[in-house]
Amino acid sequence: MPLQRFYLLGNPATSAIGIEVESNTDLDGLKLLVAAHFAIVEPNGISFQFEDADLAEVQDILSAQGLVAITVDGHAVRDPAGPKGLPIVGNFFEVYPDHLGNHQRLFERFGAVIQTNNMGRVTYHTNDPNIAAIAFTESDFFTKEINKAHPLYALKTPSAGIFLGDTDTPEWRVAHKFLPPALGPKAVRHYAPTMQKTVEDACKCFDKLDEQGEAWNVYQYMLKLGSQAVGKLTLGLDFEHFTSPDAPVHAMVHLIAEMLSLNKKVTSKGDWYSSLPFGNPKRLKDIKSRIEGMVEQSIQNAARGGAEDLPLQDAALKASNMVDYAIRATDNKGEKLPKESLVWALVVATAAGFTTTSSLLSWLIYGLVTYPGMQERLLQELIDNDFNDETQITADFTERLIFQEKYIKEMQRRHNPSFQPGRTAKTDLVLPGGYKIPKDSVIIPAIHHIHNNPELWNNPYKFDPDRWDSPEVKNRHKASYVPFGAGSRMCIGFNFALQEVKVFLPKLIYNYKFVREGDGPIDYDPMFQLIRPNNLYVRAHKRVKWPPKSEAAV
Ligand code: HEM
Repeated sequence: MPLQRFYLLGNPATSAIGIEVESNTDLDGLKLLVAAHFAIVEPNGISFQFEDADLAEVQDILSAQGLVAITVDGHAVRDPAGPKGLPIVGNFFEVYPDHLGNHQRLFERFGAVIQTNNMGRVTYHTNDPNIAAIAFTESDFFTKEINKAHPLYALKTPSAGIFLGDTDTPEWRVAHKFLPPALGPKAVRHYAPTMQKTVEDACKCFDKLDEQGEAWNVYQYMLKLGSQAVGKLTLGLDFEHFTSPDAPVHAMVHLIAEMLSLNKKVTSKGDWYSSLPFGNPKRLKDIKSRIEGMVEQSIQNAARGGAEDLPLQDAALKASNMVDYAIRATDNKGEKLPKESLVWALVVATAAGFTTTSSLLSWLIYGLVTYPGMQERLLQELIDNDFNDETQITADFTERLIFQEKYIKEMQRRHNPSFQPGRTAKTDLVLPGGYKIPKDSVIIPAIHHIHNNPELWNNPYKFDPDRWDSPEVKNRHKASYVPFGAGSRMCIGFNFALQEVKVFLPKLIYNYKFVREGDGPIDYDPMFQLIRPNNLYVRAHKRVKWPPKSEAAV
């Protein structure tokens, strides 16, 4: 069998290795073989060179009298570039406080994969959908493994399985078997009436605020609204957020929000910081144990009801909330979600559920008061579909709201709450473009920067729901729009989230005309795990008049 020596152009020639090639191997076969030896993720991008000449025939490659160089997508392999950085802090001050704007600047300067060092923690980010899709796929190259370089490291909770645990664990497998059925499209449909009741209660408070002529902070009230719905439907808890306009935010919600904020603070400062036995790292640990105690209490309360066990899918359709589901659902072997997983899986579902939806709801209101014509078009669509105070909002009804659908999609493109899902390299590997990523390093498909990448989206900074009708958007790369992540670790709550906003929005839009209070720039908190508008205030004026049906709908 002929033996040829190859090396990656860009690496020293001394790194060359000999590969035996069967004599009948064709060019594609040779690329596959070479890709396997050098952990090149996409074999199609491989080309061969000898003494600066390109070789396209297997025979020429095998008969070259010396080392054959490999290029990837026409490039020598290279470390992803990034700013030089300062001693100790690295790029911290170049990334924060505006990590969205600054990462954008770094992508424009350094290309599709960038490298930053924040106080000793090296992270790779990409705004390329092809590379994002590779990272999101659980494979021989990448997995979700929350190691020290991962943005969720300070929150890692193996027993949760989902979100805060590694993929390659029994805990993830069991939680991933039990929880998704409770959040599937059919299951969440039966939550619609509770969602509607929640927003109706909230409207009573918005009415009072309007009567008092008061403006309100959008995120604070959307936090109350999002968590009220999620608390009911995951833990069976009534947080009593709308008993009056100034009802306090429940302690559980405060603690979860603080946990996420502390996590971002702790993980953005390097490994040494997270192991400090005082200050923020200590408070983070204390908060986690208080939350655990509260959820255990809800589980005990739900278990007192003593309802029958049911197979997964039936339980999903009958359970009154996710605690009720999780303690009743049995798999085909009659087994249940183990106790050790139950508490943290539910904490995670609750936290993941309300922090994200409350941010999205806030951006949806931001859009109403910022982008001209949106409120009017959304309201007109409701009128044209005979919406009124009595309408029971079902999935069948929301499916008819085509413009609302595009409005939500465009909002998740332009202002998605989640921005940094991380995936860990299982080996030293070479990505498309020739980017070298070392084993155990973390790459982040940077959702905001993929969604606002001018190479993928025409005029990306323009908020334009109608772009979703255009052929470019319809035929886009599958990973150019990933508000809920992708692959086996993508969001399991996306049906719930989308249904929730689709039930809430019609009620809010039909009842109120939203007007912004103040006109300064909108800030987001760079030290929070999610992107949310912090300082957005609105007045919600109760509507007393509605437009007539449009001619096309009559
Ligand atoms: C606008 C709303 C939401 C957004 C933008 C969002 C976004 C995401 C993203 C990007 C991930 C992937 C994280 C990763 O790759 O590491 C994720 C995972 C997850 N989400 Fe959501 N999410 C939302 C709502 C919800 C809701 C309502 C729930 C539950 C009720 C939920 C539960 C989860 C869980 C449990 C995971 C982890 C899945 C796993 O580890 O396998 N999410 N979400």
